[in-house]
Amino acid sequence: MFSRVLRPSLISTRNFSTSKQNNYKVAVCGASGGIGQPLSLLLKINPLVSELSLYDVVHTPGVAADLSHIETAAKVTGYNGPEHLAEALKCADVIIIPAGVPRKPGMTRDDLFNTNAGIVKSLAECAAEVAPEALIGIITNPVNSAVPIVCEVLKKAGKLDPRRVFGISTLDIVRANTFIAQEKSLNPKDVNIPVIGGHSGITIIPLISRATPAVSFPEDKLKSLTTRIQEAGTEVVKAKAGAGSATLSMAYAGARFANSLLRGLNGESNVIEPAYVMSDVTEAPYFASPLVLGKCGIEKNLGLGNLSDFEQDLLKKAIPELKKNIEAGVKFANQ
Ligand SMILES: NC(=O)C1=CN([C@@H]2O[C@H](COP(=O)(O)OP(=O)(O)OC[C@H]3O[C@@H](n4cnc5c(N)ncnc54)[C@H](O)[C@@H]3O)[C@@H](O)[C@H]2O)C=CC1
Ligand SMILES: O=C([O-])CC(=O)C(=O)O
Repeated sequence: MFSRVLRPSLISTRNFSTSKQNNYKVAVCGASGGIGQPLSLLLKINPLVSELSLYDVVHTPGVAADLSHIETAAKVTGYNGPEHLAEALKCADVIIIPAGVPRKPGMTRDDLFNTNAGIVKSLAECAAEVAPEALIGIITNPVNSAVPIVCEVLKKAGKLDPRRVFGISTLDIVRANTFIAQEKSLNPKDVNIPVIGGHSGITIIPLISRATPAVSFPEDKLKSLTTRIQEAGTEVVKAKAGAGSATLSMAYAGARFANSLLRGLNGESNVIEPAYVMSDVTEAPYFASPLVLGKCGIEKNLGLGNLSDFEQDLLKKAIPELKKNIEAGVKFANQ
């Protein structure tokens, strides 16, 4: 778990000595935003990062200057505007994308498609050219469509390696762990709930039957907890009342996921993290499931595993919605 890995490194950042291995360039696209800034902060204190490249269309020099004063090894550079994008992404090992507009109350994630699809497409076009080996993690919504857009762009450029493109659904797992821990009076760091499917509403499928430690709930409680996990993003959008969506918890989740990618790149074995990827485990061509991460990204897709009847039913409802979201992304990328 990220928490278990990050905490000791937070303590030891000053004593960290750069070895040849712990030497990765991470680029953040959308680095000046609500997610981008705290995410960049967490990456700056990650000892696996030697170079932090911050790209946005506004404010990047200031964010980079601010972060660069932190006493950790990662060298921080800010790149402002599309004319500097190629330089920002060049030879990146990992690219994390939280660029794009967030929801306001009353909007669905799909309502962001018209604005965000083009942003993600142009970032992917540049990544295909200057960082074809990078592991790309997409935070931008709608994630269910944004990942197919990036894959289609890479495919057109002849650069697609499906092991290297991820929709970051980690926040769904983080929330599931937190909510279940609260219900059972457990420490959230000891709880792990796999979440599969996609990243919006009914496509989010928490596998509470596979919780560690094992937990059980009466049927009505199981249903209400599942709905709360599926609608947790909307809970934050409503609470922020027009000021955007989850940023701080997403920065945590994004940093946890980036750290897992880096641990895999760094040769650590048994790094397992669910994400939304190109997939053949269901009839939807993209699907989130637990993955073993390694030096080339996905080493193994662990698939669905056993589902309870309740979870089978959730899966049945999610697939048509996922397919629709995926088709929209594929169509956009190819038009
Ligand atoms: N995957 C997930 O679980 C979550 C995804 N999100 C999504 O993350 C995205 C970002 O959210 P926030 O940070 O709150 O938004 P924000 O508006 O605070 O920040 C977005 C940043 O993207 C930048 N940007 C816009 N166009 C760009 C371009 N062409 N190139 C580079 N940067 C560009 C903006 O200048 C801004 O700094 C939204 O689409 C939101 O829905 C949010 C929470 C969770
Ligand atoms: O709900 C939103 O718009 C942002 C998001 O994806 C989340 O918080 O899960």
